[in-house]
Amino acid sequence: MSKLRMILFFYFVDYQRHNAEIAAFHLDRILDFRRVPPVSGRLVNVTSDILEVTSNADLESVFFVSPANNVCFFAKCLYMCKTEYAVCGNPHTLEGSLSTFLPSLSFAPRLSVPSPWIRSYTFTGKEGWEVNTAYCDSIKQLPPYNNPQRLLGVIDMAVFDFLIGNMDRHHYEIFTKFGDDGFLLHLDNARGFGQHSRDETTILAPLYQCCMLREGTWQRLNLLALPEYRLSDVMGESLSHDSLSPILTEPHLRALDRRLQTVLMVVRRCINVHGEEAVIQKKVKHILPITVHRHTSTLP
Ligand SMILES: Nc1ncnc2c1ncn2[C@@H]1O[C@H](COP(=O)(O)OP(=O)(O)OP(=O)(O)O)[C@@H](O)[C@H]1O
Ligand SMILES: [Mn+2]
Repeated sequence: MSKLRMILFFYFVDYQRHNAEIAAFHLDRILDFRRVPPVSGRLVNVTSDILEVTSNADLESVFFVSPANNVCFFAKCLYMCKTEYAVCGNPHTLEGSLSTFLPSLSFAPRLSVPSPWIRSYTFTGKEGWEVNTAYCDSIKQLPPYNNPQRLLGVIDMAVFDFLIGNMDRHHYEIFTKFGDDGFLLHLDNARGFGQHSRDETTILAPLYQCCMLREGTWQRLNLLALPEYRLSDVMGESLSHDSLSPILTEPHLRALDRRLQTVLMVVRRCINVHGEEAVIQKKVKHILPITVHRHTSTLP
């Protein structure tokens, strides 16, 4: 397969996988990020659970019966949404993932922010991070990334995406309620867990270009590299509780251990160059303003 085909495969044709959404939720929790709303596997009857109960004409209109007599439906969107990409029951049942729906945008507003390490989605263009080795220095000057917490959130997300092999993190979302200190939501993980034999190290660009990592993340990653807490074992155990288990094949589980070693190696290299102080970022404690009560005492 040529390079071009590879890129084409990853960005435009790669299917979205329900098991990737499930596995990503479990991994995010094991990494102690807790930034993916809970996801679980479900066997859905597309006819009785969706078609027969919906009152939405748009949704009804995308259902059809395939030549093999399976009930299918496709999505309506600006691109990539055609009957060729339909999903079909067998003839009615279909495996899917169910994600906890976040509170409405009017109740809990959130922003969609383009990733500073977005990939070029054209064949001619190159993004800043791909050509400029000092890219992180310029990002650090710009709001909101001049707040280190925001940048550290982007770096955590890069570690997460590298482990699942997700090259499609074009945007991330953030609740506005928490201001600049808000956490990044890890939504839309369906393009993870594609090829277990391929490690796309450029997904780690925010980590190796900025050479910073939260101390908590560093500790957790080291813990999951110990034989008694091996990431693949903890993941396998966690995923075994899903009703669609098994969710990941053995090679995908083993790929997690291998990629974890790569992350640790990248951080160690940063530490060798810049020193631990500069790389491993300690949690900033919010110092509460202390009110000093002055007692006017009458001196003898
Ligand atoms: N658990 C959730 N609760 C509420 N809204 C969600 C949830 N997950 C995703 N969304 C919203 O649904 C929209 C589409 O989700 P998602 O990005 O997963 O789909 P997509 O088909 O991959 O879209 P895109 O092509 O833009 O990447 C997003 O705007 C996102 O904010
Ligand atoms: Mn997407």
